[in-house]
Amino acid sequence: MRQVSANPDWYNIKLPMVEIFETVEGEGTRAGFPTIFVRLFGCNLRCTWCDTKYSYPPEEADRVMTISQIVQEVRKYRSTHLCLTGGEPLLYGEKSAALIEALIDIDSLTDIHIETNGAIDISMFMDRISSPKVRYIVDYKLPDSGETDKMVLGNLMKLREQDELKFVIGSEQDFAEAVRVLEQYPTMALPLFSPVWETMPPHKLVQLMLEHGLSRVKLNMQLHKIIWDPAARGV
Ligand SMILES: Nc1nc2[nH]cc(C(=O)O)c2c(=O)[nH]1
Ligand code: SF4
Ligand SMILES: [Mg+2]
Repeated sequence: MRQVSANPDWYNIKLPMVEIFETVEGEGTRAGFPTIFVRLFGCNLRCTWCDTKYSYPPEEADRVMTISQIVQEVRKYRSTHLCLTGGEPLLYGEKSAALIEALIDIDSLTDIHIETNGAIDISMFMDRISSPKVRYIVDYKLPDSGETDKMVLGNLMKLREQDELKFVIGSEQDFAEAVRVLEQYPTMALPLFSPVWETMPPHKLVQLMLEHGLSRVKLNMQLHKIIWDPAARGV
């Protein structure tokens, strides 16, 4: 008798989770599109202005889920965009890659974008995962974050046209550093400048962009902080 094929390898891999929810994407080129968010627990950075401190210790993961359970949960929603975020969603190496592969297999999803913090080398993921559905949004942490020394500069030249390179800008010093990084490390990705909600009024960031003639850079406002309370979770 023929053996019934077993579950795929990734079926029982477990990951610590914060939340899975559906809302509109608040950032980047897909801002405004209905999007499913999968937020993993854990981060290797501690940015001063972090707005998701509930995604790493001393907070605890909401629950541990198998990739199979995550896929089941994602399938309940109708959005075709998915944002894999955290915390740091690539923190778990092979396990993170297996999750991405399982998400790629969901036919209804047309775009899977991964919000990664710039402190993880994305080479392994890029080499292993070739689906055109997958896009990387790499944060480049500037001095105000307190984590700029952890940036993996090699990531910048690996990014492709469909990827995004996000700079969260808290001060004029951060702005100057972002401009310097873009000059020194040419990238194919779309550069996004995002103001730190508390310390950089958006009009000031726009003024700086225009003064410096940054015609390739796109202003990135966090729509979800305008639509909902900036401290709200799951939106
Ligand atoms: N609406 C909405 N858009 C987002 N884009 C990136 C987010 C994140 O937390 O990574 C986020 C988020 O938390 N909410
Ligand atoms: S990388 Fe993201 S989740 Fe981690 S500390 Fe920085 S802002 Fe917070
Ligand atoms: Mg957020």
